[in-house]
Amino acid sequence: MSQSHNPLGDPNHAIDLALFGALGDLAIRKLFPALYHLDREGLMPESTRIVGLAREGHDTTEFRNLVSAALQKRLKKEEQDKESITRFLNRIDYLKLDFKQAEGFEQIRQWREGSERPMVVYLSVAAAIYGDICRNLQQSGSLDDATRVVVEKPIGSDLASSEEINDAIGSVFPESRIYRIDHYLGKETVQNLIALRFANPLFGTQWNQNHISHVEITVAEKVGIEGRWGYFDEAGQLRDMVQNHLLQLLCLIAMDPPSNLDADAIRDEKVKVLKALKSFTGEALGRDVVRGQYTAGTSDGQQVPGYLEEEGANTESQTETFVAMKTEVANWRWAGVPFYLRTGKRMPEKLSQIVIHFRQQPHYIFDPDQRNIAANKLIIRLQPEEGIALQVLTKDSGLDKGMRLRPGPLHLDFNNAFPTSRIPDAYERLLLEVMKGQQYLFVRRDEVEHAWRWCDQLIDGWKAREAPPRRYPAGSWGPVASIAMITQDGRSWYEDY
Ligand SMILES: NC(=O)C1=CN([C@@H]2O[C@H](COP(=O)(O)OP(=O)(O)OC[C@H]3O[C@@H](n4cnc5c(N)ncnc54)[C@H](OP(=O)(O)O)[C@@H]3O)[C@@H](O)[C@H]2O)C=CC1
Ligand SMILES: O=C1O[C@H](COP(=O)(O)O)[C@@H](O)[C@H](O)[C@H]1O
Repeated sequence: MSQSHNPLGDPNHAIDLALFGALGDLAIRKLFPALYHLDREGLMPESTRIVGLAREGHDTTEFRNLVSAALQKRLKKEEQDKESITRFLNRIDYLKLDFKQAEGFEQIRQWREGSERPMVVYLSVAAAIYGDICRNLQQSGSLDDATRVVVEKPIGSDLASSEEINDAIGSVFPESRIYRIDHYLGKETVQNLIALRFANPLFGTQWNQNHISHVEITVAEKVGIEGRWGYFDEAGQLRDMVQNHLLQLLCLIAMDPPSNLDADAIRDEKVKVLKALKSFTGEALGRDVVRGQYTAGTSDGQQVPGYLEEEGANTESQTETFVAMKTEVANWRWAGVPFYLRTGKRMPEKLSQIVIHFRQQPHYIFDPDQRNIAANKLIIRLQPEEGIALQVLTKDSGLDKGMRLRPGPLHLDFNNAFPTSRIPDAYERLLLEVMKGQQYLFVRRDEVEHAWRWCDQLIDGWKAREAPPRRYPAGSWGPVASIAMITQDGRSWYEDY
């Protein structure tokens, strides 16, 4: 992370942003609100311009009205001020384009005529058409040596398809100008993992198999598939969440300290972790991995349909909406330390958290009945209620308690600790880093490919076993087998905070 000395909002960070897929779900729900926030907070240089590209026939005024309506729907009342909204909308143009056809791409070159700002091309479309867009941009003469490209996940559906897509992007853009998004890397607490681990000697010395007994990573979602059957049923939870977000979290927890904060120093360390991940042999696949699919149940007290009853569903689908697994990073730092991962849709609550369980004292002198609570835990809450809690043991107070232990948190709640600062959405941070031309929060090609290699052996193993996903009712924490998987090691998923 070579820090720029320019203040944020520096005119040097002005860009021309070409947003492909500007009427899609991601653009409307996340990207335009994030761009608006950057503008409102004075982080978007005055000359920055945005062009939305999609195939519907709108003119710029109609498109601005659509964006305005989307902002009103998604922003909190206190975040909507007329002046900021007007300034933001005035930056936006719209061009109608079929991304797969070369004709029409010259409109982008014309839109930029006379501009000296670098162009950022944001591909908020399915990865299968990244190659077409890159080629058409090149052939139309819209690119120059400063153009950056931002691509969304998942890149492909396995190693082979991701290599093909990365080759297609790479034939037009060098790696130093490719920004592969994993939006979890833009979340405030995820970035805090780097600060927590490498700025605090207290943890630095303890961060290994001598002191840590096991690690849990939970990314639970309350929502189902949100009308995205077509995409999700092809992908499943392993490709949608584990291949990218969960493995990135695991890397940040498990990696060795980088020699500095430059993008490649961090990414080199993450790749070492991905290479060291144990693969699952036939027997381990059945024992250490649980696939699940939700059935009808309740969410927030309301009846909700099962996965196979979702709109557009194929009722035979065996796609997983839940995965839990026990894996290991096979190196000196982590040998013998299980990493328990779980992620699923239609869980009882939205909860992303990492729990580091430290080992017990080598010699225990307190009440034998309390032995199972006698260890420290570091709980890193990514969302909601971002914060970090270190669970320590103290003596229970009171004359009649003797030397009874009581676990309690030393708690840093970000909203309370830093009440004046709004916790920005991940996309705000990532878009800002793209504007500044900094890559440390983006994923390098070899990371994507090592992650796929590891997921592919799981997918192949599942195919060979032909075992259907285990059912779990919507609103539960997943199949019973995922609880059994951890309890048979004498442990349990941590659900308090
Ligand atoms: N939505 C989300 O929450 C997340 C999405 N992503 C990734 O972001 C990317 C975008 O996802 P999402 O917004 O959900 O997808 P959508 O399908 O909602 O949006 C894609 C947009 O691109 C347009 N488009 C597709 N093909 C063409 C074409 N040939 N010519 C012109 N326009 C075209 C679509 O238009 P039309 O409607 O006319 O087809 C639509 O406006 C994907 O890579 C996805 O994996 C990643 C994380 C989360
Ligand atoms: O990438 C994705 O992430 C979202 C969950 O993101 P979060 O920031 O809300 O935790 C998930 O719903 C979606 O299926 C997936 O594509």
